[in-house]
Amino acid sequence: MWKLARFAAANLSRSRRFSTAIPGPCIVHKRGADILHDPWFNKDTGFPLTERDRLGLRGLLPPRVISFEQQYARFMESYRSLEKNTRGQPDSIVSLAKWRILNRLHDRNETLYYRVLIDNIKNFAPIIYTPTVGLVCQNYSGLFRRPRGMYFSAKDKGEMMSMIYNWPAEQVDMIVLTDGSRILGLGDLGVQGIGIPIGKLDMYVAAAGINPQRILPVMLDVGTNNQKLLEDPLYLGLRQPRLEEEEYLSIVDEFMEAVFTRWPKAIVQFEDFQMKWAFETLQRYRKRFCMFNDDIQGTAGVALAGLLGAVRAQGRPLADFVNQKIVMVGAGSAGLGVINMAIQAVSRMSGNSETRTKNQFFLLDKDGLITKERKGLDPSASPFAKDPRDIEGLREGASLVEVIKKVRPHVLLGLSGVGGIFNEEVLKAMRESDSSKPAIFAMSNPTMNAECTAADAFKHAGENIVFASGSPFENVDLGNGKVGHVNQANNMYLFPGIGLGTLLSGAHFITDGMLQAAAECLASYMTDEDTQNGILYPSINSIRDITAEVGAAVLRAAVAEELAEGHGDMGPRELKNMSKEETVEYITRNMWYPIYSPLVHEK
Ligand SMILES: NC(=O)C1=CN([C@@H]2O[C@H](COP(=O)(O)OP(=O)(O)OC[C@H]3O[C@@H](n4cnc5c(N)ncnc54)[C@H](O)[C@@H]3O)[C@@H](O)[C@H]2O)C=CC1
Ligand SMILES: CC(=O)C(=O)O
Ligand SMILES: [Mg+2]
Repeated sequence: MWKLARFAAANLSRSRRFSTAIPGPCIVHKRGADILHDPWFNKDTGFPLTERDRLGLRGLLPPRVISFEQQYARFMESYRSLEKNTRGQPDSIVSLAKWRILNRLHDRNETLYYRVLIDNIKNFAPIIYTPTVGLVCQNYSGLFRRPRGMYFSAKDKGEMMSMIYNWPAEQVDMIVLTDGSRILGLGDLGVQGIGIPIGKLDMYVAAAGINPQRILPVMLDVGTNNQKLLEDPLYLGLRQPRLEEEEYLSIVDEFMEAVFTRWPKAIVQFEDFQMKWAFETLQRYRKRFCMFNDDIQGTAGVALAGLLGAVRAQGRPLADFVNQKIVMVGAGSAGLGVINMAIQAVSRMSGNSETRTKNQFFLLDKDGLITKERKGLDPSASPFAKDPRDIEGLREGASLVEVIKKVRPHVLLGLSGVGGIFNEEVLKAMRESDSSKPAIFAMSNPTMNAECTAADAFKHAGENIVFASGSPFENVDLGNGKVGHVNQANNMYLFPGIGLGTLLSGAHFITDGMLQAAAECLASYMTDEDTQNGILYPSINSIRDITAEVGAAVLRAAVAEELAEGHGDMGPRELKNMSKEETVEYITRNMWYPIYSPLVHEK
């Protein structure tokens, strides 16, 4: 049952301070210039003189020692100069310049990079994550300077078990894996899709405090069907069409076996796989390995939390969710994940079977409304296809406008990857919605692929809508001092907590119960006052607090399902005996925070 016991702890946790205590020493197996060239350990001019002596660095740096705070201030100053110097230039040029300066810092000094990222997450998330990461992927082969993460290709078949030992870290906690076949709404970008695992894992460090020495972005390069890339002389991936069928699966199988042989406690997040492989691999691995699919499962939880918020925004009790009519545009991995989880929630709340519950959901894809008359319908979409007898006045393939005019939905949700399909006519049709505050979620990424802009949504659908988008937009000035609030409905609110909660529970699988707990937690995070003002998700500035709450909810669900085997010194019994607040505290305590650790050399 959905509970909205608003965490009294939420406000408390928002002011929680993250541990900035002096960290324990960090063992390093290198000396001298090798340390300066290793971003995990490098402190640049921040090495104290004693450490310079101990590590053979004396003479390799200018004599003055600069504090971490001074280094931070100096970076921020150069960032601000860059902003000033690029003012007036096209957005893409400015964004890429910002990405470059951040990436250069990352490649030099990870501690400073992550500190800058965490402290300025609202400004920097749009650079290292959506939307700029999309542009970076599109231009990756030209932007490439230093490798990040690992690359396994179709040519490595039979070698992966040994290759995995080439990664320099002894322990890896979190892996984000892509095959580059559906990068955001940008399609098949082949090997260039590596930018997405990198961006997602940066969010893991920033939001969940996963130690950056224990993350691993992975590209599984099985070829590409993107003709432009295949013809590009600078393209860095395999120049061959994508592997299919058994050949494809045997590569993924081999990778999964290799990873879990070396790091049995790692968690693998599947990201931006084209739909057929997204569902197939989830089915294939979820009961064998500790893994989840972010686009199917993470997105579903975030969207559901937003949909429940939209009910509260109307001043209605949560139980009214069972009466909301929802039009879902996009029947891919994300759209189907959302519709599936939403139907399960309605069914739980109403006590009705999922079959009865489905009546209020309308699913469209590129060919319009999906009904049982659809030829060649994908089996994953067929449970949500309408029976033509239940949709009087509508037909197979009906257009979005026709569906909206007939259904007068409470919610219009886009996960189509097609920019601008919520056009003026569609948005104006939402004015006739049966809801006092219709919800419009344009969740596709990056910004140019959003189904509509925030400004257009408020302009055409009316000022009383609640609005959310997958990539950030500025709030909209509605005149008369009124502001149209823009929410960011992005799986970044959940995946870090799903990963961290699972890791610290020691569970070997990620169950529906754990994912549901994550979604419920996010849904209950906002106050009634917030939701009634159209604010459905917390500010990204509090992402560590949210992640701690979500992580605790996931961990407690793992305990309840008797899957939690403990982590480090914390055994299953201790986890079981923890109160909710103690669990949040435990999660928070285990978040890595960037400060310079004293380095101790060991051979
Ligand atoms: N905000 C968030 O957290 C997330 C957003 N997304 C975004 O969702 C989008 C879709 O992702 P997937 O479902 O994985 O892609 P997908 O390729 O599996 O599915 C796309 C679906 O959209 C449909 N479609 C295409 N053109 C259409 C049109 N003109 N009208 C109606 N439907 C149309 C297709 O038929 C297909 O069913 C991407 O842009 C992605 O960035 C995905 C995951 C999370
Ligand atoms: C946010 C995300 O996972 C996507 O757009 O695919
Ligand atoms: Mg994704």
